[in-house]
Amino acid sequence: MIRFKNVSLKLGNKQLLDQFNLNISKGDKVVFSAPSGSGKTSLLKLVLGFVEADGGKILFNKREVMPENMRFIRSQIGYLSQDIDFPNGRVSEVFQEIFSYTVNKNCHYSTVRLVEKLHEVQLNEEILRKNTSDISGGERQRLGWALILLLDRPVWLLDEPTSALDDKMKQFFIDYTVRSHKTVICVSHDTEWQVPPMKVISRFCP
Ligand SMILES: Nc1ncnc2c1ncn2[C@@H]1O[C@H](COP(=O)(O)OP(=O)(O)OP(=O)(O)O)[C@@H](O)[C@H]1O
Repeated sequence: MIRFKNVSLKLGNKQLLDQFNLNISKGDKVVFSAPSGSGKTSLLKLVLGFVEADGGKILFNKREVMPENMRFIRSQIGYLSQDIDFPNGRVSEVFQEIFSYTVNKNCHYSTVRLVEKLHEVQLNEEILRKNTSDISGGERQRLGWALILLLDRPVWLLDEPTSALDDKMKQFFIDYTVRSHKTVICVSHDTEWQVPPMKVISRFCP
């Protein structure tokens, strides 16, 4: 489903990847736990087309990651970034807007479904009236989870998705993810993610 084929990447003067190979099949779950600065976030950004490789190929469902395929590829991915950056505005309006995009039209979004998900991630619906700039880091992360649960896309790219959560919430999302049918690449230093069926990758360079 996602294939890195001899991928090389240099950022600044740092060679992060040198002929890197990895094959992720449908339903596979991978956790990148390599040291800080080794290129974990950059690997996710390569799949999303936010960063361009210096060599090699990245294939997503047999389509190469390149500008003409990005619309399709991104429509298949639920991305939870390290610093979830919601547009400015009331939470209810921001969600309304996200689900008005054509790409999300088949999500059957409604406020009732949003409130259900908010309860699932232990957020009170009062958050809907808050401005996205006024919510805490933990609330932001849980809102990010609510969003990718509602989007229900087949592939999840999760960048430190539990860094701002308490132990109980962290375990809830880990259990949810490992039991899901999603194809998952998770970047996390939390060792709790290193449980079957998550495949742990702790280095990218030989
Ligand atoms: N646009 C850029 N230009 C130059 N260097 C960059 C750029 N983006 C990232 N880097 C550098 O590339 C290296 C890898 O960054 P990346 O964020 O992928 O690492 P990481 O493994 O996810 O780190 P962490 O665990 O600390 O989040 C870092 O040294 C970073 O400073």
